[in-house]
Amino acid sequence: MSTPTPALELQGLTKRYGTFTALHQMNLTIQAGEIFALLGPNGAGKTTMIGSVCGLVKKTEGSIRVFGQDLDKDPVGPRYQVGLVPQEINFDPFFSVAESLRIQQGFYGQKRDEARVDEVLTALNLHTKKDSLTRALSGGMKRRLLIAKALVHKPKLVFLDEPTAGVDVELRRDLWTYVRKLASQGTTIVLTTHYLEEAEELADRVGIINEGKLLMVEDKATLLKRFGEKRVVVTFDTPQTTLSEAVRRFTPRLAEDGRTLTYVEREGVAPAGDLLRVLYAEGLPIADVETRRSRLEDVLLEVLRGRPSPQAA
Ligand SMILES: Nc1ncnc2c1ncn2[C@@H]1O[C@H](COP(=O)(O)OP(=O)(O)OP(=O)(O)O)[C@@H](O)[C@H]1O
Repeated sequence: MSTPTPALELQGLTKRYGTFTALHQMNLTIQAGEIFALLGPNGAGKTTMIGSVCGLVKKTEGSIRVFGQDLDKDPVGPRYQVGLVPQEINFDPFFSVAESLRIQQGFYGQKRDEARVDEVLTALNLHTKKDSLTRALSGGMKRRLLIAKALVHKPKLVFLDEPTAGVDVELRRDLWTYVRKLASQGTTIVLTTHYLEEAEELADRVGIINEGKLLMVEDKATLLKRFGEKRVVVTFDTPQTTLSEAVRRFTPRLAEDGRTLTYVEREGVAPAGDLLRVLYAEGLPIADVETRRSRLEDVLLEVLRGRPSPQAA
């Protein structure tokens, strides 16, 4: 059986600015139809990677294949299949919203497709502004148009670089819905975001990058399971001074004031329910039980701090 052609393959992708290495030997394969989130702190190299694929940054070394086509051999053709929502707003203020989308279709060598213009404007809740000049849009509306522009030529691979930075909750929700729809239709999405709930909501896989190096690529669910933890905090009605041998076996942490007991449930340790059963059986005066699961944000911080994988350890 033949394997499907990946949407994007980076091999040894490196970008140097003088002596500074912004991207170091990046290897990454993204399958068609995936939603991939690239996460990392400011200056990690995310935009440099995206710019290299989209032709805005000239790579120093390595290869880039878009749907199997090497950009060194054909720097133009494969890029017709790519859409980019850049971080910065960059359209001509003297065109109307619809005109700027039609121009974009032409720029990508497509016939005018008014139905598609209407579809993206509706999906991004911008239809009422179809004939407004772009300079008359609010900041959030400009960002909606930026997204519409990146999608109007029906790209098969879309880069969303911080698409919802500084926008309202409504656009965020509209965009998430639309991104899911596009992915379900086979569009590949590469997303960077500092808004980790966005990656948690949308991504199938997550890559973590820092100082130009890709530290980890993992299925989102696996990443949360491997690095994540559940923290259970039990509050007592009356302070406890000692714990029984049966409770201590779980190595929970009793607060100095004896009021709370904290248990961290990670992969490979007893479930918190086992500890709770022992506490109840011993008749301890439990007032409250609170649980908190790690989010992608916690995981990202752990990985950036260099915590080794529990499986690798
Ligand atoms: N034209 C340039 N000349 C020199 N250095 C640059 C240039 N463009 C980017 N860099 C540097 O390359 C590094 C990576 O930048 P990049 O924009 O890729 O980061 P990023 O991960 O997208 O960050 P952010 O989350 O802040 O957008 C940074 O240290 C940046 O200062």
